[in-house]
Amino acid sequence: MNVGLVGVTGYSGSVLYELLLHHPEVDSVNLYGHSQTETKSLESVLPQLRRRANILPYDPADIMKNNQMVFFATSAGVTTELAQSFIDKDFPVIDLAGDFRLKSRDVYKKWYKKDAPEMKYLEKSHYGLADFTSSKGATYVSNPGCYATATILALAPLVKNHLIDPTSIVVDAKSGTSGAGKKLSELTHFSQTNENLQLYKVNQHQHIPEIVQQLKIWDEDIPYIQFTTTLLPLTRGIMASCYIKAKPEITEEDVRKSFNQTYSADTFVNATEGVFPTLKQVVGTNFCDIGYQLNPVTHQIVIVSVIDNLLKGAAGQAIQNFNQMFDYEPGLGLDLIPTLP
Ligand SMILES: NC(=O)C1=CN([C@@H]2O[C@H](COP(=O)(O)OP(=O)(O)OC[C@H]3O[C@@H](n4cnc5c(N)ncnc54)[C@H](OP(=O)(O)O)[C@@H]3O)[C@@H](O)[C@H]2O)C=CC1
Ligand SMILES: CC(=O)N[C@@H](CCC(=O)OP(=O)(O)O)C(=O)O
Repeated sequence: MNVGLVGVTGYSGSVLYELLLHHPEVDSVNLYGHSQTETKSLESVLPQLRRRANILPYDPADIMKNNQMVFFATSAGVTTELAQSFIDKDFPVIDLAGDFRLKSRDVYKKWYKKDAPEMKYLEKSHYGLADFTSSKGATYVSNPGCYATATILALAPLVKNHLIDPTSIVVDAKSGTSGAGKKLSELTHFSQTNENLQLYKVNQHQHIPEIVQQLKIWDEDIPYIQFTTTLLPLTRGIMASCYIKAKPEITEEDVRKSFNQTYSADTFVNATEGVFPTLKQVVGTNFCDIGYQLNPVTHQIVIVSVIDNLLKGAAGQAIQNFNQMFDYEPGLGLDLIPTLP
């Protein structure tokens, strides 16, 4: 099939382009930019890809005519406007941005400081948490956020099985700088990030409502989470360390069972008791590796999950959703090994 991609010049867009070029069901990837008139050669903006291709003018009618679906890997707020013509025609879209993830317009405005898409468009969006929902039959798939993916996958077994005190969830999440995209900022400036650790958006991170929205679907008693984000002096990778109070009667066996039942058949999520994962074992792949342990002294459960923010946290999960949407094998195009050594 032919697929369209808007945003190839961004970090997640370029990673997605590479995955699509190697996807066995994709015949051609057509690239689209901002301009409505100008065609640019890909080599002129991303010579390191060593590919002859053009970035075509942005024209929704042309995109729908020449492709069976389109991916948007554009900055926050862009698809709120650009997606409308596709949704009006029920043309399949997978959107990597946060615009359509939150079901409440007020909550979106509060956390993203932007106006949300109109309700009639928002209602068509399916939140594509690929390891728990299926995008089959959906026309607008909103791909989850990177921190949200790492955190929700870590918490899912305990929350779904009601094993924890719902007010006790504390998450200390850390990300490499590519999570911030390619634009320059003081926070991600080399001299500021290198050999440094910086907390940012404390209690204000836009993934807090996204995580709570999903956890509430599994346990409506979860009122909030305590969530902090730290910038790591690395390019890729997210580690989310979660600390939660187990309900008094919960045993190690209950915790183990919940993780085994949830993930034993999952292609991309691996959970192991007492073995805590490192970033390097997942960077370059679509895996989420999780380690967990109930501390018998404090009765706290510690869970650590790691992902590659640009793969499982963005382009890789988008391919999982693409495979579901078109009924392809779940792992198609995602046979990746970590960057070694
Ligand atoms: N980086 C990450 O780890 C993750 C990112 N995301 C989300 O994915 C999206 C892309 O992120 P990321 O790759 O980091 O961002 P980047 O800032 O690296 O890239 C943004 C891309 O969007 C394009 N763009 C911006 N405005 C428009 C427009 N009006 N029309 C067409 N194209 C436009 C840019 O084009 P140009 O180069 O011409 O400016 C660029 O290609 C964001 O919404 C982000 O929140 C989600 C999960 C993880
Ligand atoms: C390191 C870094 O800055 N990471 C970004 C990742 C969020 C992101 O990509 O968010 P949306 O998809 O929800 O817009 C952040 O913390 O905001």
